Amino acid sequence: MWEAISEEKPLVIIGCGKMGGAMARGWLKAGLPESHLLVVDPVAARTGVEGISCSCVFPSMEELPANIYPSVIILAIKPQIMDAVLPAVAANMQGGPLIISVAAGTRIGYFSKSLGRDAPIVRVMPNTPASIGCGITTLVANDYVSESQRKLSEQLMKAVGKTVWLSSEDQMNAVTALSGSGPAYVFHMVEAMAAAGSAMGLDDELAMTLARETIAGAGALLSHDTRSAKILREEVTSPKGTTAAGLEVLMGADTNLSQLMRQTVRAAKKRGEELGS
Ligand SMILES: NC(=O)C1=CN([C@@H]2O[C@H](COP(=O)(O)OP(=O)(O)OC[C@H]3O[C@@H](n4cnc5c(N)ncnc54)[C@H](OP(=O)(O)O)[C@@H]3O)[C@@H](O)[C@H]2O)C=CC1
Ligand SMILES: O=C(O)[C@@H]1CCC=N1
Repeated sequence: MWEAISEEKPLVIIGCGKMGGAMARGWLKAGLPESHLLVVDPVAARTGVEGISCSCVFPSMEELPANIYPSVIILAIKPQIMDAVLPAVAANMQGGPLIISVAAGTRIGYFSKSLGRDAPIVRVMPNTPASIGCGITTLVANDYVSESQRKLSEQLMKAVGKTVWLSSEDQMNAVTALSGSGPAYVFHMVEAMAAAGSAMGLDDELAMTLARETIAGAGALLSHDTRSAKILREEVTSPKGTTAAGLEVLMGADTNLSQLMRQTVRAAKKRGEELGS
């Protein structure tokens, strides 16, 4: 899969924070030679970035080595600074790189305006479990992405987890609100369960260990057992037992997690729409 990427035609990641860093580490783990990866990030260039050698980190596009023609440019910066960064990307389009954006909200049409109407652009929405090869990424491409570039973008994202092509870019804000932001909802569930355990008299450390391992174990079971989440839930729930009593609250008619989750995902989707307007 890495044939399209070389020292002369590297993969360039712009922005190596939480998501860019997660993908970079995932690709290195999946076999991308470090000499084929260039990272542009002013802070990472000063402070270093976990798991990535400092020799491939540069503070700006202007300081990238001469005579390289990126095969892929990954935009992993905040949507809010895209305007400031795109002119330097536009100046590095010789060689016709594939542009892959992970930015929430930001539409393909916005990139085409700065990078050229016929620039090949794939918009993706990964999530941070990509750093251990367990992400899920949705993808959508514009008409200027060639078949081989489409394959390459899918292979890149498959190297860090599962992939799903969307039929329309209009689905992207809902996807972002569900699977892009989703890991944070689950991590908050760990916090909430641990706090509940502490409130029931367990010491904080024990409560956190139990909450964390319960969510991790349930996640691992979900990925190994193909039965539905409903069946896995029912297997825990003994008739008239403790789980049934707990779920009466969590799935109650008035206050329930489904309702709260709908509000949560709706708010995240709305924010995606705002970021793209
Ligand atoms: N975090 C997540 O789980 C996910 C994030 N995304 C998307 O990924 C993108 C990045 O988000 P995230 O990783 O969370 O944010 P981070 O702030 O962690 O990462 C962005 C990085 O870009 C750096 N940066 C700032 N200015 C420049 C510049 N001019 N050139 C290059 N790098 C620069 C930042 O440095 P500094 O810290 O100094 O600003 C930071 O290291 C966003 O568009 C977001 O929507 C998508 C899916 C999931
Ligand atoms: O919070 C955000 O805006 C980004 C996009 C999805 C996850 N993190």
